[in-house]
Parts: sequence; structure tokens; C-alpha cells
Amino acid sequence: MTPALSCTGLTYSFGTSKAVDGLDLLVRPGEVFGLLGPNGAGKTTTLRAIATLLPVPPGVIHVFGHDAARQKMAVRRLLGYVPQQLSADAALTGRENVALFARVFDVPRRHRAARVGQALDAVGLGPEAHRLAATYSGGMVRRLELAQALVSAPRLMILDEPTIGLDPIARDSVWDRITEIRVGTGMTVLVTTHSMEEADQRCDRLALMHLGRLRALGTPAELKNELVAHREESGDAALPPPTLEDVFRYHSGSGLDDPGSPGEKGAFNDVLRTRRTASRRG
Ligand SMILES: Nc1ncnc2c1ncn2[C@@H]1O[C@H](COP(=O)(O)OP(=O)(O)OP(=O)(O)O)[C@@H](O)[C@H]1O
Repeated sequence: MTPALSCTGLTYSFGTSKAVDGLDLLVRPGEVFGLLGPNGAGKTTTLRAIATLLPVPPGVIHVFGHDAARQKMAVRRLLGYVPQQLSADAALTGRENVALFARVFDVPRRHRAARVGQALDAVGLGPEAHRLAATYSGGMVRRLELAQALVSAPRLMILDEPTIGLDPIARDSVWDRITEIRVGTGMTVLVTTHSMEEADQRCDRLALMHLGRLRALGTPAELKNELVAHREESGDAALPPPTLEDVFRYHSGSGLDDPGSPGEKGAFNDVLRTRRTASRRG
């Protein structure tokens, strides 16, 4: 079966600094695949490369068999992308925001109104579609952004921290919509999150990145079982059963506050993101 996504030796540098370093990934059609890693691990850079927003040589990224470098437009037609940054316009209504994306993504004119309505209904915003996005809560804005990405009926949905800054109820609501849409359409989902609980409960398989490289790959249960095996080898078998957070710490180290650590590099990103979220919610 053709993979939904394959990356072979994906490498991307900003100047002399390698953000992604020889990453191999294979995402199966229909799965929810989580990309985990500490701040600065290279997750967003990976997603942006897959979304054809960063230049990558031919032969490195394929989306449903299409080369992201040679067949950029074909790949873009298959993708929905919800970035970390705010993509909804506060001065437009929910419906206008989604309609704008329908035009940008070239949804045929005769299908546009229906597709906009379907996307809004899919995220539960149908009844609120007439309201200005400025009046939406943080969770509603995130669902609106999901609707914007859905309007082109993507086969691969890329979500960069879709629940950042949301309360637990809004988070569940966003995830419940993602799950419903996936079940209804067979859409593949590639998602980043810093929530180990979400990764554990909502993702079929996970890849853990650190310093631009793949450190671990498997289902949440496989990753936890691997850690049990590592502990047995090193004589730590008496510890309580590992959580996904233990797996994360094992592969990423815990020195996120160490000077010069990869976490420090991501600190500015963190600050930016928190502020973006605050402005989204305000
Ligand atoms: N536009 C840029 N210019 C220079 N360096 C960048 C740029 N974007 C990212 N980087 C660097 O690339 C590395 C990977 O960043 P990236 O944003 O991909 O990580 P991430 O895993 O998504 O982090 P976070 O969890 O904080 O979003 C980091 O060291 C970051 O500082």
C-alpha cells in the first residue's frame, strides 16, 4: 500500500544549524501519527518541509506517492495544514474565514458553499458560523482553523500543536472532532503535541525526535514496553510501569533548563507561542 507520507533522510538547516538531521518516517494511510520531542527538536521544521513550505530536494518527501519537490501542487492538493500561528482572521465571521480558504485552495465554485458548510458542521461550528471570529473562544478558534484546513477535503491533515493553550474541555472537543472526521473520511493525521496524555490516548503511532533525529518509533504501548526492557537491562526493573512521559524523558534527557540545551534554543519559540495563544484567546 502506498504510504500516506514517507520521508527519507530529510535534512534541513537554518544557516549552519541543522534543525532536522536525516529523518526517516513512514506514515500509514488512515493513522493518527504523533511527532513528539522537546522544544527545538525539529518537529515544526519537519511539518513545514512536508507542507512544501521549505525547499527540500527531490526524492526525500513523498505524499501518497507524489514527490513534494517535483509535484508540489499535487502534494498541496492532498494536504491540510494547521500551523501553530493564528491562521483565522478575527475581523471575518467563521463562515467567511472558511470560505476564504475554499477560494485559496481552489475548491470548485459550484461546490464551495456546500463544502464550507460541511467543514463548519464537521467541527461543530455550524450554528456559530455567522459570528465574528473575534468573539470565539480559544477552542472555537482552533476548531475554525481545523475547518479551514478541512475545506479542501485533504487526505493528509498536518496539525502543529492543535490544542496548545486550550483548557481540558476544549482540548477534548478538538480531538473528538479530529477523531470523528478521521473515522468518517479515512483521512490520515500527522500531529505534534507536547501533551503525553494526548499522544498516549489519541495517536496510533508515535515518533520521538531529539536534536533533529528520530530517537524512537512505535505505538504508545510499544514505546513503554521498550523502556521496560531497557530498565531490565540496566537493573531498574523494580520501578513502577513507565508512562509515556517516562519514555519522553528517557529519549530526550531531562535537561530542558540546562544552559545551552536544545530546550534553551526552543525557549523563544515557547514565549512566542504562549503570547500567540494569549492573543488568540483574548
Ligand atoms: N526560522 C528559523 N531560523 C533559524 N532557526 C530556526 C528557525 N526555525 C526553527 N529554527 C531552529 O531549528 C530548530 C528546530 O526548531 P523547530 O521549531 O522545528 O522545533 P520544534 O520541535 O517544533 O520546537 P517546539 O516544540 O518549540 O515548537 C531549533 O533549534 C530552532 O531554534
